[in-house]
Amino acid sequence: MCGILGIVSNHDVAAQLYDGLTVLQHRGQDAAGIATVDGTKLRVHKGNGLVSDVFDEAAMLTLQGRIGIGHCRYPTAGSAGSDEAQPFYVNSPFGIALAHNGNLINTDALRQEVFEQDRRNVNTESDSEVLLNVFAHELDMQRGLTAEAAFKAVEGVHRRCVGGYAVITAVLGLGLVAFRDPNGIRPLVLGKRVSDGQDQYAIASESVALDILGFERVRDVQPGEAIVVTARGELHARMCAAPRQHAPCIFEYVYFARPDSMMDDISVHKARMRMGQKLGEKILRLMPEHDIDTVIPIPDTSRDAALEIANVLSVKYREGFIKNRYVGRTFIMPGQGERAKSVRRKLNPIPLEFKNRVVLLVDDSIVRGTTSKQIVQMARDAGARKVYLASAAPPVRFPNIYGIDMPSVDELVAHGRSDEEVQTLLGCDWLIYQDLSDLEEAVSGPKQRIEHFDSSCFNGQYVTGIEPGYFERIGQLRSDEAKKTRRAG
Ligand SMILES: O=P(O)(O)OC[C@H]1O[C@H](OP(=O)(O)OP(=O)(O)O)[C@H](O)[C@@H]1O
Ligand SMILES: NC(=O)CC[C@H](N)C(=O)O
Ligand SMILES: [Mg+2]
Repeated sequence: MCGILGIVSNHDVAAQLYDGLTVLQHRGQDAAGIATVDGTKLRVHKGNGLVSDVFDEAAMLTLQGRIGIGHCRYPTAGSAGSDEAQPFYVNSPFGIALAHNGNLINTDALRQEVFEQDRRNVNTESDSEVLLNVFAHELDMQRGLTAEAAFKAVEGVHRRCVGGYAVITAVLGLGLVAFRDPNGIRPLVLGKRVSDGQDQYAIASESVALDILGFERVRDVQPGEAIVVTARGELHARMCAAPRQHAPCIFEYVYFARPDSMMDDISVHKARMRMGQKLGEKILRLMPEHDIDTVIPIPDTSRDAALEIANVLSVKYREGFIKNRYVGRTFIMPGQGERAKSVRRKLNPIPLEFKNRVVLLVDDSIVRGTTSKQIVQMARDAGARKVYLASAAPPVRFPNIYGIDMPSVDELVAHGRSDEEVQTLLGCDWLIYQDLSDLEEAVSGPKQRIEHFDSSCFNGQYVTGIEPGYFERIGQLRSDEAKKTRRAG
């Protein structure tokens, strides 16, 4: 789940892109990059690591220009190598840099098509580089370099690409071109500010990036829509695909997004509070005479939900685990060894909050079970009398293929297991999951404007359809085992 950001301004944008990327860092910790348009040159700097590792003063000084895009990466395709850091660049036509959040599911077929029909070379295993070449070819097929030409090119991308994609490109001689997949699986939001009497625009994965840069959130980019912001700051927008079911990824609200972001006009913070409300009510239904002394969140992401559960149950909410703020998110780390080690380094209990108590630990989701297994044991070691575990999301039983790297079902703790079996495996005294209908209601909220979600990792339904054999192929390519072998080789 990468973070992407694009800005058109009347001053140099690199410093703002840097600041914006630091608040999108939770979406990708493996690599970061910025590309700026400096007259007739595209300046690019990217590499592996956090935003603060990748850019030093010298690098920032090279990134001149009033138009630019940025990316922070959590790999879902290809390798984690620095050659697959983004933005990607092609020199023809015009010079284009691209930042992509999401995952294409027809990359193999497209790669062949791009090579054989479009006669373009793709140099890495990244799906995003394939996407860039499709866009470049489609733009090359148009006359001139106008917003109209860009819209036609995006139509071509939508015809050919399948999967989840939110994309921002910088096109030399035109400006920014951004677009969102026809199902709106991945998020993209538009912001505006007026400076020196001139309109300036930013487009980002999450509204939090707009907030800190002083842009007003105007609206979400619509599924299938493309936005062009010219170098002069003129905004053009057009639907570039026939309407399809809008199905935003529900996992954004469960885990990925920051709570202070608005996505598809829904507050992530409020969605998480409603998840807690619903789960609290379910706990009361199943265990009206519960013996829970304390509700304890597993920081960070579960806090909003945990607090609401405590309110519904009328029991104390306590921060029983302290998070080391210098350790990143464990779920998006690339290997299982690193993830497992990081949980203990990241979270440490305050024993007096556990001693002789019946505790309800709350997490936003249980995916591989890496976190919860260790946390349950830590709670026991800290003296808890009983350890219950609640997940604000339903069991994750199916792969995610649209931009979250969980393609291999064997790695999912709930795959092929009943809730009782998972409970035994995690070692807790009681395990309770949110129901999917409750989760979907919690996210769409009182307005209920979003009627469908991509909830595929919970229900196995894939809004784009799937080619036969896809899961087997992708499972082999992207399992932890396969990644380890690739790294060793
Ligand atoms: O079952 P698992 O495979 O362990 O995955 C789920 C856990 O991973 C995430 O936390 P993470 O540490 O990534 O980030 P957070 O600090 O935002 O909660 C998520 O919030 C769960 O705690
Ligand atoms: N998480 C993402 O959005 C990943 C983007 C792209 N598929 C990559 O692997 O670089
Ligand atoms: Mg967590």
